[in-house]
Amino acid sequence: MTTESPIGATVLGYPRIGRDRELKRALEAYWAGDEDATHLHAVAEATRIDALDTMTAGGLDSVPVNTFSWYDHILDTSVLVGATPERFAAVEPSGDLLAGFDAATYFAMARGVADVPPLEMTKWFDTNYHYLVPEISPDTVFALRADKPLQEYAEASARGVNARPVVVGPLTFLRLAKAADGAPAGFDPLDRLDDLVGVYAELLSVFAEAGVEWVQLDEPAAVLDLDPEELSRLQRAYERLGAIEGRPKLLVSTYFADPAGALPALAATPIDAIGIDIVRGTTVAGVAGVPGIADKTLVLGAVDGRNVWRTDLRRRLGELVPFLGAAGAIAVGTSCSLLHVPYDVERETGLPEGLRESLAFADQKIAEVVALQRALTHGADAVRATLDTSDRAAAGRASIPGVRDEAVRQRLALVDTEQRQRPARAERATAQAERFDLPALPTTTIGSFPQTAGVRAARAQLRAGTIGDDEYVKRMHAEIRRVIDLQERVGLDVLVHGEPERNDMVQYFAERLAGYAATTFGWVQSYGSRCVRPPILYGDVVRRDPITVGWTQYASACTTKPVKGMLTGPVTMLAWSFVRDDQPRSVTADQVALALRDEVADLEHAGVGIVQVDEPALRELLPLHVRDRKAYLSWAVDAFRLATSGVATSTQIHTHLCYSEFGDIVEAIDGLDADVTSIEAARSRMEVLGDLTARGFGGKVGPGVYDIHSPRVPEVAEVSALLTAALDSVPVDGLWVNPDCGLKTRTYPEVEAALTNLVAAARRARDAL
Ligand SMILES: CN1c2c(nc(N)[nH]c2=O)NC[C@@H]1CNc1ccc(C(=O)N[C@@H](CCC(=O)N[C@@H](CCC(=O)N[C@@H](CCC(=O)O)C(=O)O)C(=O)O)C(=O)O)cc1
Ligand SMILES: N[C@@H](CCS)C(=O)O
Ligand SMILES: [Zn+2]
Repeated sequence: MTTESPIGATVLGYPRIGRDRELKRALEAYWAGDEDATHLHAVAEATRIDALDTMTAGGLDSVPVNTFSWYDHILDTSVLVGATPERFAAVEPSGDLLAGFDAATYFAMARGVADVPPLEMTKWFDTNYHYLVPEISPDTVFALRADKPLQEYAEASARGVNARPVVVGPLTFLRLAKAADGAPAGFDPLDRLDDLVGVYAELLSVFAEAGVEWVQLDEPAAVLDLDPEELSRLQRAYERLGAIEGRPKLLVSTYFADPAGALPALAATPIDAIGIDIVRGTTVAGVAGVPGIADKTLVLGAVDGRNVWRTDLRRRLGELVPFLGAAGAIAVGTSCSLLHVPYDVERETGLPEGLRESLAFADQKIAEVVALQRALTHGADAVRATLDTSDRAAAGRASIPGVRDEAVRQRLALVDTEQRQRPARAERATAQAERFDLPALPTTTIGSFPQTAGVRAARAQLRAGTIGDDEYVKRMHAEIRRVIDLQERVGLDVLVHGEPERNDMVQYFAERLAGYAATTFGWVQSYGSRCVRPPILYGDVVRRDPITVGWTQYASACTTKPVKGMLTGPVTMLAWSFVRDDQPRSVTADQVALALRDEVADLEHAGVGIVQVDEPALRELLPLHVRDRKAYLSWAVDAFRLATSGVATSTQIHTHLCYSEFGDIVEAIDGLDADVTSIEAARSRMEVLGDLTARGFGGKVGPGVYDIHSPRVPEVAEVSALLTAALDSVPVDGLWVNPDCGLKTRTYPEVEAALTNLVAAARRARDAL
């Protein structure tokens, strides 16, 4: 056994959108036809070179490559293995090549073109990153197309970088894939694992010829609760890959949870190294004694790739040392790719006093990994100054102003179950029916209307100081009036103000709550060219003033129809932020809930009778291991109820959920006890309704009947068909009619046409009752 590691300090991946979102801008300019492929390539190359230079200068021993993407790394894997669905053959090639693959086809798979819908997009495990779902059928002809990883490897090697190509592993690729339309019933993409492994075998040989020493195959799916058949498939796959003559060394990296179930399967194969996420709970006790592990290098994911808190290096070092005796060798890495965190905290000079010193973004995490590796190899004294600085930061965190607010703590301590409880649903339904004179099948939207260039420019000008508050408010009011006029014109029943004043549905609230800090440059890729700037929830959360009341009141004054207030729920406020890790999330969620409860009360006092509290991330935070789910859903539901239960019986609470796959959380959806739940359903053709009704869901429901992810305007007949399908599962007095989600990414002409058709379909359905 040796403590010398053949990998050394490393990270599993690095951000790729550009420090100032250069790649985002280049992509959008290319799509708009404002720039050609040469420009896109130049920006992409600069982004990759910056990553290589930063990681090398930071002192990593092994540097990941092929972690760049023009859109998404799962899409890249579909291209790598030749899993391009047939329908994309109809796309007119552009002649522009992305590592040998036609750019038009690649971007059509990501975004669709007329008559050729894109691949479906969904959340990457329990993160806020979205990937494009591979489509696999029994007939998919896998064929290797290794240009991209080879080019990125060559690019790095030419700069003298010790590069390690990273590729999504075959189990994860197929576990995340869906059966292509037309595949026989019962077909599981994993049935194709043997065929796919053939392509990976070829890939390893190609890498070997290119001189690659180490390859990283990412298998986050190995942390899921795999059944025995899946585990044996995993083992067979890596036995086969491990047996390839002359192959590069193989690191199979697992992350996002403890891979306890899969560890024996992986350790039994001839792979060289296994990555485990010790931030998410793998302990030495879970590793020691696993047969085969003593021959492996363990790459310990010791620096959190999902959150932005500085690592307490001395404490973490203490956790790492025992692993030295458990494996053949150990190396230090990040818990997952750094894709999920921003680039560099040093640029954030506007953070509250003392906070920056407690944070580490991607560049700082590289230094942390290097320090831990040195300490393990040469002893703690070799990095004494770094450990001392880390000790001071760890000790200082509790004294950052705002970390504790005794008033909110006392208020929370006094919360009792009654504050999470409303009168019976039926009683509320009667009171609300009397209060709101709504037709059967009421129509509404989910909140946001198109975020126009004008609206964003106004916000940018306000930030730059070229316009003042009054002018900004004037422009937002004009936008709200436009949205109200549009809704009246198309004949919707419950209106919204359109959310023009919100840069983002989480960041906007975070910027107005004590305990949260906003970054200036902290962008993180959400999907393709779209980014978010997750706020940092570092302290006790307090709402000092009303946040949304003025905008909602303005909208209400523009119409005689009811206007629905619009808030982001406590779970989503946590899910899409970087959240403090010094107390249970349940406590933090309840603090946010109290702030929202006050906002709901203020809306109510201002005469707003309908309030929607969005929880699109309720499903996203569901723990990957089934055994952890009950506890999570319990605090998540409790927090929502704390936010929404302080209202009168006649006040109608709506909630909104998106991102399908609701099967696992229907009980929790019922437990939210909202009066009306709008839910994504258009793409899955109302599938969710069966699940809800089968479990006796008690509230009214608005299954989305307009897929807002697509620029397509649905015909009246299409919406009518979805309504008919919905009425099969939901009683007529329990059904609302609405789009799948907010309209912020669409354009006004699309929205007006689609909503006109949606209202027409609702009216037809009413007439037929
Ligand atoms: C519903 N979704 C959300 C998720 N997470 C969130 N935190 N928020 C969400 O809404 N996760 C799941 C999904 C993901 N969906 C999306 C959809 C769209 C975007 C998106 O469009 N992002 C924008 C950035 C949004 C934003 O902050 N806008 C700012 C403007 C910031 C900016 O770019 N300013 C310019 C200057 C102004 C200009 O001229 O435009 C600059 O700084 O250069 C605002 O409106 O003020 C994006 O552009 O990517 C994300 C996730
Ligand atoms: N109210 C938000 C919810 C998005 S999930 C919107 O309409 O954009
Ligand atoms: Zn939504």
